[in-house]
Formats: sequence, structure tokens, C-alpha cells
Amino acid sequence: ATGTPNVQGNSPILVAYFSRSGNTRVIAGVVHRSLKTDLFEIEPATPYPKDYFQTVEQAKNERSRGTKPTLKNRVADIERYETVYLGFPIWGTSVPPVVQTFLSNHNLAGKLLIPFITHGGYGKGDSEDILANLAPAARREKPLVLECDQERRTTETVTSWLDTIRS
Ligand SMILES: Cc1cc2nc3c(=O)[nH]c(=O)nc-3n(C[C@H](O)[C@H](O)[C@H](O)COP(=O)(O)O)c2cc1C
Repeated sequence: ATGTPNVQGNSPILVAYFSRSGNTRVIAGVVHRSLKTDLFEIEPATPYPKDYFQTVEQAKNERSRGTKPTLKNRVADIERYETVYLGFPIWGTSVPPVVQTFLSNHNLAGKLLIPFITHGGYGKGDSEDILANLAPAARREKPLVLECDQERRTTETVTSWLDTIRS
């Protein structure tokens, strides 16, 4: 992580989010615009594959090996935020590894942490326990948990549609 200042805005509230297929990004945008917060996108230094199934494979490997991808960027001045909204999708019934890196790399002690979590129908998994472990000294608000579209279902539907066109 470079520490490059790449946060938009100058508010005491930060929205930090990770999103692959856009569901969590929509919520981050609504919070950002409604509360006029700063905005930070959590990104791995090496992007995940474009292909959904390759990403699932990589995420599974990271989880089983306990690897946590490094961040493309850190929030330059996390100290100045009093409140951090943290958005992420559920991956493998948990917090995506890159979001766990974000939590390990930023000290949220004493801050109010407000999670917003999207999932594809199987719920928030163990994500609240992971947040408690990785940000033990933050005050934590009850998260917004929202079921959203699954990229898997969309990908499979479009793939079968293409098959019917080809045949
Ligand atoms: C690698 C991967 C793993 C996922 N694992 C789960 C899961 O365990 N449970 C679940 O309900 N949804 C799972 N999903 C679906 C996403 O949580 C859901 O579609 C989410 O809204 C995607 O958010 P995004 O569009 O911001 O990336 C998974 C998606 C991906 C890409």
C-alpha cells in the first residue's frame, strides 16, 4: 500500500467499501451522497479476475490458505474520521479477505464503525464476529444487511441464453 491520498472529500465521516459486481457500490454511493461523506474504494493491489468463476476459485484459495491480498491504497489519514461506514459483499459466508486486510491496516479504535453488508441469499455469515476481531476497539453499529443479485445467477442465465442463440 502506498498511502497515496485518494479519498474524495473533506468530511469527518468516511464511507469505505469493496465491491466486485456493483451491489455494494450502489449503497456506498447513496450513503456518500446523502451524508456528504468522504469515499474510499477498497481495492486489492492485484485486481481479481474479470471472470466470476475464476474469482470464486481465487477467493476459496485465499480463504483456505489464510492469504490476505495487499491493498492498492490505504486511507492516508484515517485518524481524522470519527465515523466509518464499511461496506462489503459476503464472500464464502464471511468478510472478503481484502476487506480483512483493510481492517488490519487501519486503526479504527474509538471510531464508530457502521457496516453495510450485501449477500446473495445466504446471509451475513460470521462477518460480525470477524469485524469484532479485526476492529476490537471500534464502537460498532448494527449493520445494514441486504440481499442482492448474484453474479453467479446472472452469468449462468446469460450463458444459457447465448447457447440458445448459437444453436
Ligand atoms: C467470491 C464470491 C463469494 C460469494 N459468497 C457468497 C456467500 O457465501 N453467501 C452469499 O449469500 N453470497 C455470496 N456471494 C454473492 C455476493 O455476496 C452478492 O452477490 C453481493 O451482493 C455482491 O456484492 P458486489 O456486487 O458489491 O460485489 C459471493 C460472491 C462472490 C463473488
